[in-house]
Amino acid sequence: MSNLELPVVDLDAQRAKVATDLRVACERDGFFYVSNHGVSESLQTELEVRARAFFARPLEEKMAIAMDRGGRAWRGYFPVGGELTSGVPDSKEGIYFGTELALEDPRVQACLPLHGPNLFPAEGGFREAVLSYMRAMTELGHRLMAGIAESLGLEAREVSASLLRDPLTLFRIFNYPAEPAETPRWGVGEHTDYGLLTILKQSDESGLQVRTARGWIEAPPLPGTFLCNIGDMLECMTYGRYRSTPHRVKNTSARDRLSLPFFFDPSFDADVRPLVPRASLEETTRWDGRSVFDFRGTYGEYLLDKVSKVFPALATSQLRREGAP
Ligand SMILES: O=C(O)CCC(=O)C(=O)O
Ligand SMILES: [Fe+2]
Repeated sequence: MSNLELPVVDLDAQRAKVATDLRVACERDGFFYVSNHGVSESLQTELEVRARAFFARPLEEKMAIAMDRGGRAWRGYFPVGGELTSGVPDSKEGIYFGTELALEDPRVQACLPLHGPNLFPAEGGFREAVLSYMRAMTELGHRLMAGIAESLGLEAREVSASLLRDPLTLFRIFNYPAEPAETPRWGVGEHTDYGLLTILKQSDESGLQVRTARGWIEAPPLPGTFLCNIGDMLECMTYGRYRSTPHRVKNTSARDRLSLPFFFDPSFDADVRPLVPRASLEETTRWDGRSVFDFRGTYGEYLLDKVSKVFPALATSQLRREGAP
């Protein structure tokens, strides 16, 4: 494996250059860094400091906001081993956040899964930091998708109208405990992301690995940037021109590794379909043996199917639409 094989896209460059750089990056590995993204460094540091303090607390305290208290909004804390990204327990703990919706919101009243209020750590300031970060990242998500639309020769308006009327935004903070290199466990097993774009902040500890046509490479943190990758819905929307790239995590550093992925996804009710002609690329077998082109339906349907597999115990009890919010 070698370092820094992935490109950096400067978002302050001329619009046409940004679009070209995005196209090259998306066609090649589907993973790229972005610089000059405009998201406050001090806000990122604040979140990291607060998150490290939260994860250092005793388990009983963290379980005060456990996911099974979040109901079908799918929010809150899960302990190490609580998530099964690729069928086996991940060696990580984390907190799930999403768009903050009041119980009176019509979507919450309609018992829509994954919609509702967050469960924030009690410590003052956590809530405000998470919500400001999500606002900044949502803006960045729209900006990147406008560049990606241009990179495909599409109007940004067309992509917005089709997929981004009310983007589903999910934000997670993960802590991967330091583990010996020889451990057979993965922080996260090999998988692809489900939505459009994932925009990731990592702490100083490396651990993320990306499967490229040239083999597995590392995607270490690069100061002042975020790491972006393509999700299944962008692959579907581009008819395979841009592919969702498999990746996995193993923290082999001596310190706990924090990662803060922000998922910028289609609207829950978006009918996801290709917006460009079929790519000439041969369709290759994906890591999970499925093709995203087989899927037709709303993004919400796709996501719920995936989520029920990574949290099987919660899925049966909480993903039903019936009942009070
Ligand atoms: O922790 C990371 O660096 C990546 C996490 C990840 O792949 C995911 O949450 O989908
Ligand atoms: Fe991922």
